[in-house]
Amino acid sequence: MAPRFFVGGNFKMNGTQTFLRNLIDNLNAGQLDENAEVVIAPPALYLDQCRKQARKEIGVAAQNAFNASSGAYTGEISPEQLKDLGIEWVILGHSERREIFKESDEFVAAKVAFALKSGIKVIACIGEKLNERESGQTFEVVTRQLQAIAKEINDWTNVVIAYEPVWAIGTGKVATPQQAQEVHEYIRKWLRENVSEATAEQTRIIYGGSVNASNAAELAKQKDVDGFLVGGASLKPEFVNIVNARI
Ligand SMILES: O=C(CO)COP(=O)(O)O
Repeated sequence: MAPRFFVGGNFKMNGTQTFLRNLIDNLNAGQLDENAEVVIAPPALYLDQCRKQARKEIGVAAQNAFNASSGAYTGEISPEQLKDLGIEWVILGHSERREIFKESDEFVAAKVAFALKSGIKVIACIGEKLNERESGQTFEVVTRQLQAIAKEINDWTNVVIAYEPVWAIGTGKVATPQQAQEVHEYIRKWLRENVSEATAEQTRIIYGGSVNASNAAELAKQKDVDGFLVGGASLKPEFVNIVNARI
């Protein structure tokens, strides 16, 4: 069975109480494809507000979580605390965390393993930078990032892999459907050869980077594109159209 289409909205460090209330009112009122799993990721401060307001079919994700349940980790939040608020998901390894906050492959992998062990599902982000693509290292980079995670976990059931080429994030320069398909196909093959056939078949591999209502349908037609992780456009009414890209 084909895995369920998945659309995440990564709000990044955007929004206020009022802005998010309006955004979620719009989502709650929207006709969302019942075959799509929708997960929104507001800033940590607003997780509680958004979880309480969003329809229960809409999942809520944190944008990060540390690999300890509690303790002296100023500024961090834990998977246990997410569970306490009824939050089901966390985004880990986003390129902005890797780049700006210097998160290593190993640190990301440790956080993925800890979140899963704590009962939080993970959207694990991977992807190459522009210079890496231009020098033909795309597969090498995603392999390295996947390998780090595979070293720490065996069971990928609660993992969604987000392929987000860094050059496409927030740039308006979306990967072509062929470019996305090529890397998604590679990731699935890697899972088949390095984890298992079942994991390769069942794991959602979603695309992120300048997805909008105009390009989503073509991307969604690709065989190995199982959904999206949307940044900028998830803050706009067009997010509903992206959720409905397959209908
Ligand atoms: O980083 C992203 C989602 O995590 C993509 O951001 P944009 O959709 O704004 O390019």
